[in-house]
Amino acid sequence: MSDTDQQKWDQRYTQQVQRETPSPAPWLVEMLPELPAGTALDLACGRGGNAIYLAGRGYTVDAIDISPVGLQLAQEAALSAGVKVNFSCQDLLADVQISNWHYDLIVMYHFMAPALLARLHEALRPGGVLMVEQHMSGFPGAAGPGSDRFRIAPGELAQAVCGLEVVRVEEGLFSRGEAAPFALSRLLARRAVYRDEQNPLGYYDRELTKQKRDQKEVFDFKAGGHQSSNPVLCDKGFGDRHTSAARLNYYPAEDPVPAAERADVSALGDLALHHHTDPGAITLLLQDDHGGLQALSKTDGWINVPPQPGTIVVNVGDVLQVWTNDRCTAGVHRVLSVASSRGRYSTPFFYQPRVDALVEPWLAADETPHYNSFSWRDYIRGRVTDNFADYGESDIQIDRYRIAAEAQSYDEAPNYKSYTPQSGDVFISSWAKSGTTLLQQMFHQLRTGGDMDFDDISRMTPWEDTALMLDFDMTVQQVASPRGFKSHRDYQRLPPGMRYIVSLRDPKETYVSFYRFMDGWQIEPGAIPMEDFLPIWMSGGPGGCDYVTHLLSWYARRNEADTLLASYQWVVKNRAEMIRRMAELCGIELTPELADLVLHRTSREYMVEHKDKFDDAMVSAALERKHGIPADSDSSKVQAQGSDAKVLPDSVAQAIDAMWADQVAPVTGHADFASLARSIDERG
Ligand SMILES: O=C(O)CCC(=O)C(=O)O
Ligand SMILES: [Fe+2]
Repeated sequence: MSDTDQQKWDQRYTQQVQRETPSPAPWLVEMLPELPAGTALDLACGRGGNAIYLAGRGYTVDAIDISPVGLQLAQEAALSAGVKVNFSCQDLLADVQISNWHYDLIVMYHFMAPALLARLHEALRPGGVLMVEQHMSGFPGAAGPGSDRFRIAPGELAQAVCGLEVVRVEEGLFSRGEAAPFALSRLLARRAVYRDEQNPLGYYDRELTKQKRDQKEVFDFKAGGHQSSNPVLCDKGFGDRHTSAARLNYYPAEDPVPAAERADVSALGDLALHHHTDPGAITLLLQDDHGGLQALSKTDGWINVPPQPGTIVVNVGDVLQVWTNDRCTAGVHRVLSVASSRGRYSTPFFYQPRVDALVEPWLAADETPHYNSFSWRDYIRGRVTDNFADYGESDIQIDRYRIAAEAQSYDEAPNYKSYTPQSGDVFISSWAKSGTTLLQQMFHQLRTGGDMDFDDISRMTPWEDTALMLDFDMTVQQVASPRGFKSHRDYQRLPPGMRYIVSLRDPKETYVSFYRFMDGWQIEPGAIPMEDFLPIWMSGGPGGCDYVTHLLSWYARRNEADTLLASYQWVVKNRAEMIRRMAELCGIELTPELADLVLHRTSREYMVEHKDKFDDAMVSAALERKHGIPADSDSSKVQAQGSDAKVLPDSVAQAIDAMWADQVAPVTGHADFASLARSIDERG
């Protein structure tokens, strides 16, 4: 610059003999209702039209320009308009200090300063807005500066701002009644409202639940005060001073944290939202049609809570558990990671006490309290700070206040350790009732050369999605390598870069098989008729997902070298070939003796003979221990009865056909499972 810039502008202002009040930019006037109130900064304010206008609308305004003459005129105009603007003379093209700038609104009109523009996000408060208008190139004959040096190219403005969310861009010719229209590029961009320890409401994309980073973005805001005429509830806090909050959850299919920032944050966890209970009294939850919400059932492990139009999910939270002295138990829930590119949305409303509420059980006359009283402020503060940082200990949980060491659910799983990936790990990840057990046995026999010294095949090839319930250490050293794990998950929810073995089965057969498996075991015999089993089938068992999500995720990987995919039917008929392919995938040398041994030990007869080892013995024992479900009921994976799809009720068969036609056929081009299976199995 700059003396020359200054001289240029001084001269221009001196020569102008404009005496009328400088006017605000039309776009500023038009957009004002949508702009945040508070403090404003007008950069390169000139004769102060925008600054004076904003001051007249209640803003506290600072305005900067390089020209003392312009500022003098602006000051006079402000005086005659009866408003106060804090004008200052600075060269904005020099290295301006902006570290102490905190504005709700920054406007910058017709001033080219790319370096400053890229830094302005730092000068905005969370939620603050930047409004920029510049002359645009590419429209010869447009009014305004003759040289393109003072014009920005179309599309460039949105690129020039950093760290802000672009809310609106308008580009084109704008007429102000002059002979020639102006070519303008306009932009509104907002600084995200970030949550932090001091300000726990607002936007956040790096929340840690259970010390793992969730695959979601949240936006929390405080619910307004509300009146309740119920004196008890008012006293408990649901008056004006409640801390209830609404939350907007967005679960993208991708990591929500921008790639450039990931080095500084915890690694992404394997779930959209890890298991937790809500801390408050109750939660009212709206979800979109995506699905993925799961609740921990005392008897069935993780069950799906599928979205149903027009319904609200109600969660019991920790506070209600304490108030009712355990008559109501807070619901443990989680959200599976999201496969669809449009993501998933949900909106919980957390109904929470007054900030200074003392939380304690409400007792009947002869009742003893299960909890010590505690302050809601401390409890919620603990939960909130826990969401920002991994303190290396379990998230603050209500059991901390429990009086007796009453055995309570999953939090008392002292041995449980979650799976940690190691390169070379093998996942056997068929959908429920689609051949997982057979493949586990095949794999284990191959890698050990015939070890049968185990009580449960899933102790040898452990299953993360039951490990918490079983109090199982997933990191425990396995008897042979490679390490192998069971799962029913889709590919997206397994760690990448591993090896995967998946058998696919006709959905109708899985339905019948799944039903027979549960009926008489976790479900009392006949308690749920086969036609009502659809929601349970849809859950795909612990850690599972719906059939289609699983099928499509693995079908998409049919040509990947790290994935061994076959139909269950083909595996059963071609065990020798499957053993060969599995050995190859796992890097196991297959001698003829080993091939024979594994063939023998994966035969139906052999597995029926050793059926106790393939019977979910660990899950049975845990269910009996915790919930009194008799362990000796028949859960056998090696079922005596077949899984004849013909016994399916018509309504279920139709529902499955419709699902295939709607969701699978359009993606795969296969009209039915048989055709899809042939295409996979014939590839050899
Ligand atoms: O997204 C959901 O369905 C559940 C959200 C939830 O549990 C939470 O935000 O606490
Ligand atoms: Fe929740």
